[in-house]
Amino acid sequence: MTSTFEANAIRHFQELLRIPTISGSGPKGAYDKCASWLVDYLAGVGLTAHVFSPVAGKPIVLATWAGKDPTLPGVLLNSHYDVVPVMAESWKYDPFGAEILDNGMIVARGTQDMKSVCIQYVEAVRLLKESGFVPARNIHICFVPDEEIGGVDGMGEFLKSAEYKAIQPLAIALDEGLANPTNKFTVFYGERTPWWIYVKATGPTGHGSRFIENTATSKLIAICNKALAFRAEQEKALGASCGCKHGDMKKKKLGDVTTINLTMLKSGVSMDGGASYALNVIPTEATAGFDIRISPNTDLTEFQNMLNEWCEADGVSWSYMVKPLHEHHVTAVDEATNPLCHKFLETCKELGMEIDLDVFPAATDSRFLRQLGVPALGFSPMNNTEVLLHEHNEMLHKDTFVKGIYVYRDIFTRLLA
Ligand SMILES: CSCC[C@H](NC=O)C(=O)O
Ligand SMILES: [Zn+2]
Ligand SMILES: [Zn+2]
Repeated sequence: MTSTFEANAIRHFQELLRIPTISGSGPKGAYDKCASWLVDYLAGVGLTAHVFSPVAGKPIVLATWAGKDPTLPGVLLNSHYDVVPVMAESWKYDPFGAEILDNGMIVARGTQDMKSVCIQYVEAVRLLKESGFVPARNIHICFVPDEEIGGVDGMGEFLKSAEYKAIQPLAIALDEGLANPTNKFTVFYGERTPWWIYVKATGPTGHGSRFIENTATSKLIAICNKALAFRAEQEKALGASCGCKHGDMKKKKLGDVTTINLTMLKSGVSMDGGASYALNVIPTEATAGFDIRISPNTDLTEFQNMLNEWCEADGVSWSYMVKPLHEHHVTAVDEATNPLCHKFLETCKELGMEIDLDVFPAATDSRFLRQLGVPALGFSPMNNTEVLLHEHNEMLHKDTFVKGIYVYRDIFTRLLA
């Protein structure tokens, strides 16, 4: 039986899902609409939100629930409110309709990534407030845009703001995680470092019927082949024993290996305004783009040296598409270093939740926080749930969504007492 509280929480979730906050600024002012919806929503639980836009049209929403001792390091509950685009023709349902299917699934872009968490934080606070609970320390709830396109104008700007300075110091930040298809929940203590790079090769032109030496495309293909060989090696390592003290019990997961994927290839001498190519002319330039995710187990300088070696031929160079991080930043979860992170995991255990402690395979806003030394854990309370983020027909069961609220409530009750 769904209680009134649960029905209202689901309704709020649907309302948020119906705002099409596709990254960038969203269609037709969706970001602004979302920010004002969040302000009203937070007001409904007695929290006064502050909205500020370091970059025009990209509002950040921040609210604080004052703790008993505001001088103690605070807690940041972060979520991004933007979502990735949809290919609507491939969806069986309206991606921004938030329809509830007969089997209880709520379907919409953002159900898993991560509007569920946006609502679950606030509903957990609602329950705690209604029960008379007052947290020991300040709890800051923050909603940021643009995570899906790198976070520079969202979390990046937030961390430079006076508003962020005003909430220092922080004992722990929580941000998104991933669904776990088993009965376990996953907590992420780090993530792979993303490097997006272009490799550009140049070479001579000539007639397409001859054996021209050192062409741009042949040089580029040689590098692509090296990248594919490296990729195959890493894929082989995936699922192998990680060689640690856990022996075969702990197999390498995606976060423990490095992936490199060729996601762009460009060359050719175009004609007719780009409609076709002169296939009998050797192009003088060829470019490839790679999405690389470097595991904390891989040394970044060594990796960079490998890229330099791959690209040592004349006329070949590589560059970053986005300014990268040159150091891995992971959050220690031992009691001495980060007591609240340790307590978070202990609390989960006490609540009977089985936890996988992993490295997040992609990138989240947590990397910016960790870079500044803020202990951050990635956690989205969705177990027994297929991972559907960024996919067509992204969905989440309404019962899983509601259970997640109680999971946060129970964790916060113990963590923040
Ligand atoms: C390099 S920033 C990209 C951020 C994005 N985050 C979630 O999917 C990702 O591709 O991992
Ligand atoms: Zn996300
Ligand atoms: Zn995402």
